[in-house]
Amino acid sequence: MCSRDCCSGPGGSHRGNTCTDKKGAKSGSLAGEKIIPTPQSLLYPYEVIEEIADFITKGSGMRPRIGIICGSGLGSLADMIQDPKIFEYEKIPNFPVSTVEGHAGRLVVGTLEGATVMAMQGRFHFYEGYPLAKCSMPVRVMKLCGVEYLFATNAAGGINPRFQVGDIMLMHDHVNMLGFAGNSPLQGPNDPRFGPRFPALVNSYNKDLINKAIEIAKAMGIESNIHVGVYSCLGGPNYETIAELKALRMMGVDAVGMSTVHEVITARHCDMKVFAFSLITNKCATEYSDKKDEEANHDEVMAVAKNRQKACCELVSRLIREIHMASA
Ligand SMILES: O=P(O)(O)O[C@H]1O[C@H](CO)[C@@H](O)[C@H]1O
Ligand code: HPA
Repeated sequence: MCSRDCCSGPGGSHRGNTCTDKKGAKSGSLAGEKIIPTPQSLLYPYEVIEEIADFITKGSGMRPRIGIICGSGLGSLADMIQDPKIFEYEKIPNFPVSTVEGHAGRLVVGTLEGATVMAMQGRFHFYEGYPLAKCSMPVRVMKLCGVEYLFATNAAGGINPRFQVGDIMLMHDHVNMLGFAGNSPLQGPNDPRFGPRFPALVNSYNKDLINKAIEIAKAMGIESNIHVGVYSCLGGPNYETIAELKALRMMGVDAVGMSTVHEVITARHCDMKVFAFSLITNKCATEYSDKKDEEANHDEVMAVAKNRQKACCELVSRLIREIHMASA
């Protein structure tokens, strides 16, 4: 495994003086001390994304319209897909592999409520060692497959004291902490075939879809478990300190996680409509305490996601049905 920027993390390796990714593509040299960094946006040029998209559309015989990214423990969203064509990440050319528990590592293409969809059952996180451009590369693959709508889901810690474990927060905005630190999936030369050099991110989260989701939640009788709020992505993999959580709360953040924001940035850059929600899997303590049960842990995150998967699945499938009916 390569831990350096030259071959972009897990899956890459060094053979002799040469740095090689898992498909054998040479992407840098270890000769002498000179390592030329690859700007993030050049890791996956348009043509490579196009090749991956062709592999998916030809292999599935479909051009999906809606893309779904399953959050930790929310892989069952992809299990709803009918007549699924399944692509293991390892078998997709130039695709990274999933390394986190609760992220199966496969792309599922098929239909859901009549709409053509593709779902990532397993996403890529920055803390796995992948640069952000690689984490969100599949969003561009979705775009070139024909996807117009991105549904991004995640497990998150609730910072807003009104949030309870098991609640769902519809994202209407985000605070990009990795961006504050100068990291972006769009870093490096811009390819205008994807989108503009300086994309605007106000109104990134589609208001119509948020309103429809609220109506659906009412019809499901779960409106008291639904909130609209602000998500923030930190780099992880450690959970946050109390001081960090206090600071995030003061900044207006309602829920915190380690994903989604770079995917949304990539989706908005290529003009996809975005719907995203956080399943609140734990309440974040914002006061100092010795209580062990107030510490976040991934087992709890997974257990809560499993418990609430039915509600999440229903919300997603009903919303997809509305999108499909509106365009039928
Ligand atoms: O954001 P998703 O992938 O749902 O996962 C969340 O859960 C993990 C921590 O328990 C982190 O990866 C965090 O980002
Ligand atoms: N913090 C960061 N990421 C998370 C959390 C959390 O409390 N819960 C689930 N993912």
